[in-house]
Amino acid sequence: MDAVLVADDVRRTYGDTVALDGVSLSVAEGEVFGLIGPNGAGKTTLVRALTGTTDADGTVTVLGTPPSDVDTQRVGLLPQSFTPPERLTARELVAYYAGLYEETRDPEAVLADVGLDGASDTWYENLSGGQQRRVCVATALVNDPDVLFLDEPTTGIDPAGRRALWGLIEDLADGGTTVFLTSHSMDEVERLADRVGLLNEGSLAAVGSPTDLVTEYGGETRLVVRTEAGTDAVADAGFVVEADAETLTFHDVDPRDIGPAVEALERAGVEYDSLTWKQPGLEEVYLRLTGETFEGRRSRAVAAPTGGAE
Ligand SMILES: Nc1ncnc2c1ncn2[C@@H]1O[C@H](COP(=O)(O)OP(=O)(O)OP(=O)(O)O)[C@@H](O)[C@H]1O
Repeated sequence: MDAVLVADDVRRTYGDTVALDGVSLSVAEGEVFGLIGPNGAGKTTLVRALTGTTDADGTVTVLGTPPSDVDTQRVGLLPQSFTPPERLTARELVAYYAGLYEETRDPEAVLADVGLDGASDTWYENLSGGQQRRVCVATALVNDPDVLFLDEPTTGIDPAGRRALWGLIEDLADGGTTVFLTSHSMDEVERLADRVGLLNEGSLAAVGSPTDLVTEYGGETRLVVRTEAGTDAVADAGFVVEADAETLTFHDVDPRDIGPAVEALERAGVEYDSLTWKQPGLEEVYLRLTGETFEGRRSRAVAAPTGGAE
């Protein structure tokens, strides 16, 4: 399948700040590519380089041409910060952006797609933050683009609205639209993206399908038990167990090990408030590769393994 987006060794600095430090990637037609990374990692700068809204060194092609030459009819962009005129209704705003293109979808239909058909006549300034963001999404869709850049599209949108937008993005991708999405929501990226790129300090630290990234970098499954019991109680259970003041963590527990772990707790008479089996996801990949931590508490003791649980 042809590459719709190609970046080759893209670099961008702002004074002493290196925003992009040699990024190369390629996105195929109909693919949803999710870009994640900490604040300041360079995500918006990469979107801007790919859309030709900032200069950058290196090579970028969109639909086979440099961004400055691409047919704007074929590209949709929802920037991270977007402040449209406020004294227009939702319908007028979408119609206004439709006026920039030769061929457009019916603004009313696009507003219905983003769940705003009941608010078409409301002034933008009187819409809630989440509704405003949906109008902005609608303006990016009005030209029925072949390539859609969405920079944090669901920020501020409530859970039901987010799911509705996810369904819309999936439908667009199913219809052949190539989507380049940045997000801080690991749920969103895990659900939507065929491939994910993790950008850290201007460089891609990893690229792959969510499943492959989780397998490679996600780490182990764990059973977390809320209890004040120490590791001594389960020292002979055959698990690597770590404890702090409030939890016992059984490491590397696959689903068929949950029963034996619980039986070991029962045998030892351990009283506990809750048991949670945790499977790694994209969030663990993100935290691991960016060097951030999600368990600030220090462990108190580690019980020695005594062999596998049978
Ligand atoms: N116009 C600009 N002038 C100066 N510095 C900039 C400019 N745009 C971005 N930067 C800097 O480049 C770096 C990357 O910024 P960028 O906005 O691309 O990050 P990001 O990953 O999108 O962050 P966030 O998740 O917070 O949106 C940051 O250090 C930022 O301060």
